[in-house]
Amino acid sequence: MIRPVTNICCVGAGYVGGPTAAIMAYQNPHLRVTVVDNNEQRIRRWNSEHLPIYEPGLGDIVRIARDGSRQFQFTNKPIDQHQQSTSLGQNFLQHDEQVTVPARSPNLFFSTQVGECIREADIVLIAVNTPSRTKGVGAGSATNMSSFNGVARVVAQHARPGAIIVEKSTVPCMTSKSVKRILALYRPGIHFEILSNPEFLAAGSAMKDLMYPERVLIGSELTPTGRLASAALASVYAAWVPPSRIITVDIFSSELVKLVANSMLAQRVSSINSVSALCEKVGADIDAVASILGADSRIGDKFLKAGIGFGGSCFKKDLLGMIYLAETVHLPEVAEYWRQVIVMNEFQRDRFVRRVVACFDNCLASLKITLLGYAFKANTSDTRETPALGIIKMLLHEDPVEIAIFDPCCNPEVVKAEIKALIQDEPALKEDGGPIVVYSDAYDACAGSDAVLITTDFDEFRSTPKEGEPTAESADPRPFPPHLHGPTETEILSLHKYLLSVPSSADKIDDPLGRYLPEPACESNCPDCGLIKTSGYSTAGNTDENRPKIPLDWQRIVVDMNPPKLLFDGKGIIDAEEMSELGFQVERIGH
Ligand SMILES: NC(=O)c1ccc[n+]([C@@H]2O[C@H](COP(=O)([O-])OP(=O)(O)OC[C@H]3O[C@@H](n4cnc5c(N)ncnc54)[C@H](O)[C@@H]3O)[C@@H](O)[C@H]2O)c1
Ligand SMILES: O=c1ccn([C@@H]2O[C@H](COP(=O)(O)OP(=O)(O)O[C@H]3O[C@H](CO)[C@@H](O)[C@H](O)[C@H]3O)[C@@H](O)[C@H]2O)c(=O)[nH]1
Repeated sequence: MIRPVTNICCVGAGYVGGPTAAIMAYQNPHLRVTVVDNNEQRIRRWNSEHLPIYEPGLGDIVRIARDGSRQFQFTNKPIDQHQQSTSLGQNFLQHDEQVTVPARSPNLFFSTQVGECIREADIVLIAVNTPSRTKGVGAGSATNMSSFNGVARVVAQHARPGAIIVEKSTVPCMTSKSVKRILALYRPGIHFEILSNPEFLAAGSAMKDLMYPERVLIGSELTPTGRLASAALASVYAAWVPPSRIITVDIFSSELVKLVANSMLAQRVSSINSVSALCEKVGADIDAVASILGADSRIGDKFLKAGIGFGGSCFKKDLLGMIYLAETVHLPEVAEYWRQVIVMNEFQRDRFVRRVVACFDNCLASLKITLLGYAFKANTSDTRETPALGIIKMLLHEDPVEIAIFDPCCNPEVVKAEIKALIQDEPALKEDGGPIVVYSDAYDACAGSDAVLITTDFDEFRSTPKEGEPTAESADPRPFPPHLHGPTETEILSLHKYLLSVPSSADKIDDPLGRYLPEPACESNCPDCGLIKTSGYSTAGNTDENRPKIPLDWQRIVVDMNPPKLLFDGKGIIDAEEMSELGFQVERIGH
């Protein structure tokens, strides 16, 4: 029997578990949502003002769902109309234009009490890490399921009969079969429904992806109880996702499609990167080629940006998961096909470094090379599988006198610790006798440099501001249509975002609607407060998302560089002509 959903437990408080649970709680104030993790430090951070990960918009959601909110009022009239009516000296506001939103209680909790919270849940989401195996059977390609299976065993021991168990992590196809086996082993005779509900959010846009998903996928057994379980999970999403975007399917298809989606996205990046190599040989222009390709609606214009190759925690491991699956079901040609996507990715990154080295007649000795960007993509401090690290490793072999790194989002201390942990076969950091210096200022990082390499597509590095697509924030979302229960949480959030972007509400800084309650206070010896005091950064990086993104002053950079003042754009974000006029020798991928 499937119970009505009142309590959700999400195991894994990482990049997926934290934001997903936060949105579920935010959009369903009547549900109790608890995120559990065995990493005490992570949970302490989620319960404080120092969130462990940086995602634009995450703080706004956590503050309401975790801390609750005050009752507040707003005028259901766009600012222009409101201003017009008051400037005419008349108050045109009608009674029904004043909207009162009642206070809400906290319904998002973070805890280390894994078993206890699982026991109370109607739905248990498993959102733990599933990296590639580094040893044992399938090392190098199979998925390391130790965390996932470990949690499945804990769930099996504690879940209440009838609880719905959801694979939120990206898992190999047919994992639901082994979860079933684990459940049967620990709780023989008790029926649990297992669902697959893969996550498609991308780093840097996670909150937008979760708020406005293109699709929510739910895989279940196609039995009556399987369908009931699927409907129960769908009811949680239905609080904010239109029904047409909630897709239900059989469970193996759902598990497989997540791997295929990432593999196909990665394949597109490798395809355009292979074309960029051709462009460089024949003298064609990759930007023109990509834009013409993108104008064909059958091809589409997304994911056609050539660069230094894809990074991030998902693409490579999910491709490897596809490859391993194909090998285990004896389809070596299929495995080889997908393996080429990874081969091309590595070729592209290596090619980039070789071209830098060639610009200096194959000798970097006595030179200073600067990398702008360490995170694997813009708007994140996530550095997992970042292409920058592979570039640094290759540059180390060329013995430059300094490899300088600057990233506008990552905490320099965290970058240093990571480099120390990941590069062990030779001295890397300056303090260990190596050439790497991590800076907290872009101009210091570039001063006296012979070559500046753009390795992450941060807006701050663009020579001309990115053409803004109209965002949800750029227009006043009011008036909201009348709803029986007042404005929806999505509407309130869009108003909050809009008001943040309006200069007149700047005095209210992060809370233009006046709905926030105080955040939990830190202990006097809070290590994260200490880190901010000493370095200006939190562990999750430069997390003040409302800080203005000040574009780099490239003129200031060029005067402080050594000839040939090489600027190598690895992400296709600068205007080459403009930069050449400033005095840079410009090199670009695909040109
Ligand atoms: N990061 C992304 O952008 C993204 C997007 C879509 C899907 N995914 C998938 O989601 C899953 C989670 O990824 P992530 O990036 O959130 O990982 P993560 O490493 O950020 O978080 C995983 C969390 O699980 C916790 N954990 C591990 N074992 C545990 C256990 N036995 N008990 C309790 N907690 C445990 C860890 O402490 C960690 O906090 C992966 O399968 C990944 O492939 C990730
Ligand atoms: O045209 C492009 C697009 C992307 N990239 C690179 O590809 C990588 C991945 O980018 P992106 O997909 O935007 O970020 P991820 O956070 O890795 O998100 C992917 O991986 C997640 C984890 O599974 C999925 O949920 C998302 O749907 C999927 O987009 C980054 O290094 C990008 O710089 C390019 O080089 N060119």
